[in-house]
Order: sequence, then structure tokens, then C-alpha cells
Amino acid sequence: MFETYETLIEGLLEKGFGSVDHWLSSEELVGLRKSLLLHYDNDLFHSAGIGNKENLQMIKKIRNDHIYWLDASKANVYEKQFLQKINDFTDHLNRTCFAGIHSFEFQYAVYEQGSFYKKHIDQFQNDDKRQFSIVFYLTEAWQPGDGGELLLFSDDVVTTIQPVPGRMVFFRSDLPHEVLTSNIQRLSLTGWMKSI
Ligand SMILES: O=C(O)CCC(=O)C(=O)O
Ligand SMILES: [Fe+2]
Repeated sequence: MFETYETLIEGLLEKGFGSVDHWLSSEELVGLRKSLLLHYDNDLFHSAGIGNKENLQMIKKIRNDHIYWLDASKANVYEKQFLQKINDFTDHLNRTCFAGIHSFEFQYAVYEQGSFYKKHIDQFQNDDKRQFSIVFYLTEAWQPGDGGELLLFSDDVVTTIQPVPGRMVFFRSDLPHEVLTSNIQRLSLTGWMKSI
């Protein structure tokens, strides 16, 4: 795992983001995909931003994916294993980079065909506790033309990340980014490492 950590950290320090393809074993990837689909079938997902009913119309123009927050107390074996791995990475970041991460939170996301998330940063206007953003792509198969690419905007450079199964992206939460319209059902697990 050490090399994977170093690839991610180097990327973060040099350009604001890092990406690796083998953070999850194929068994873990399949387990998390099945868990996501089970929660989705059980109607546990809701429109992202629905907590804020007055702004819902506005929010839907910015993002129209559906999300489900991972609850550690209800996590299944795959989710527990996943959270443990994130915990180990957090410890590594705190030990080697004095990152000062105190907690993390993760949500599954489903982008149905035609869904997107316009350019944004992951820190709220009145709350910049989110330090690092992490996305894992869980879709079973992805090919060019399927859309849903992640664009990362650092300085004058725009980087396109293809959401291929198993890929993980790690970036500073103040880095502007965007999810292009997906032409297929796009599955992911997204989280934030927080300073509080
Ligand atoms: O799914 C992605 O590629 C990024 C998602 C995202 O930006 C977010 O949920 O804040
Ligand atoms: Fe984001």
C-alpha cells in the first residue's frame, strides 16, 4: 500500500490531485458495487441536496445525482473493510504529512443517464473543514462515449479523468472540478477527509 500512498501524495503536492487504479481488489470492487446496488434497490438513496428544499430547483441545475451516506454502524463486511482502509490512509497522511485529519465521511452516488455535477469545489462557503476529496468509480464497465468524466481544474490545466471501474481519485477539496453528463448509469463512492 505504501507505493500507492506515495503516488497519491506526490500527485496531490505537485498538481493538486493523484489517481490510482488498484486501491481496491477486484473482490472489494465487486462487493462495494453490489452493496451500492442493494441500497439503491432498497430505496435508501435520495436526490443530492434534497435536505435544502427551498433551493432544490436551483440545486438540480447544478447536480442531479442520487446519494446515500455510508453509515459505519450499519456497514456490511465490504463497507467495514473499505472504511478500515481509508482509516489506515488517514493515519498515514497524519503521520507523514501532518495532515491534521480528524474524521471522514463517505457517500455512494448514482448518476442516472443524463446526470451531471457542474463545476464546483467541495468546501462550503461557511465551512472549509473538508481537506481532501476521494472518489472511487464502481460502474461495472466504462468506455469512451459513456460520458461522466471528471474534469479537474488546476491553474490553467484541465485534466480529464475517465471513470473506469476501480479507479480512485484523490484531490484537494478546494480544487474546482466537474462531472460531465453521463450517458450510462454511473456508480461511485465519494468521500471527504475533514479537519474536524
Ligand atoms: O464523481 C465524481 O467524479 C465527483 C463527484 C463530486 O464532485 C462530488 O460528489 O462532490
Ligand atoms: Fe465535488
